[in-house]
Amino acid sequence: MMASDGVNGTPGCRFIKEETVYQGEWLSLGVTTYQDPQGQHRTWETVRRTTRCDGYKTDGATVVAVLKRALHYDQLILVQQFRPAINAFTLEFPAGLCDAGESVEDCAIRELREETGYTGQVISVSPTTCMDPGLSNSTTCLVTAQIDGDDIVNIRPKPHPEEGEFLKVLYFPMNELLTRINDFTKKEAVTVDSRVYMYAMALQLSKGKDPVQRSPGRIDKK
Ligand SMILES: Nc1nc2c([nH]c(=O)n2[C@H]2C[C@H](O)[C@@H](COP(=O)(O)OP(=O)(O)O)O2)c(=O)[nH]1
Repeated sequence: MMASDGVNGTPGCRFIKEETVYQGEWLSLGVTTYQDPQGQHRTWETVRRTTRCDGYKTDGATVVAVLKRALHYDQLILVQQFRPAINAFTLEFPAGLCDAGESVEDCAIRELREETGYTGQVISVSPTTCMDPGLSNSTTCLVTAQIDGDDIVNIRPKPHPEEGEFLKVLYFPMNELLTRINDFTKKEAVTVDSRVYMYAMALQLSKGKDPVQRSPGRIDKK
């Protein structure tokens, strides 16, 4: 069902117009007017990237890359970086924005190489997924990739970060991902990206274990 379809004879929601309030180099802030299911016009404050390529549904690719080496446990490759918007270091999947004419697969492999130095092989690509739809129209495709760590090209990976990009490549064993991420957050002042944490929780659940870390009711203070 499309967002504009109604249910039980009521009119659905539909986009009416967008007015730009602020246009920056990388982002714009707009006021989106839409029609609610009762037919009433309402507005929403919306952030958009200015970088999305024409005709693309996705802004970029998020790479779930697993390093495979003989006689080693599989490791998930994550990156730690300073994020000015939240004034904190984060733990994230390698990711980046699509260039014009670039496929999501090629974007994933390029970003993985730039941010980590590794050459990976795409295994799967998700549909376009949204990231924070109450805030922005930002979207990504989740691309899983395998890295053959025994291949000569991956022996001494050398990242090629873009200007202004400062990343640290980190390795987490897949077989105890959630525990290791939890331990890492106790030692280092990092904020974990929701996609990463959810992936670790899902892996834990798939092993029949509860993803418990903290007691209910605790409030995270600044
Ligand atoms: N929002 C924002 N993006 C910027 C700025 N400057 C800049 O170069 N960018 C670019 C850099 C990045 O290409 C992108 C930030 O988006 P992200 O989801 O972090 O993608 P990534 O995984 O980092 O590639 O926008 C800026 O001032 N603001």
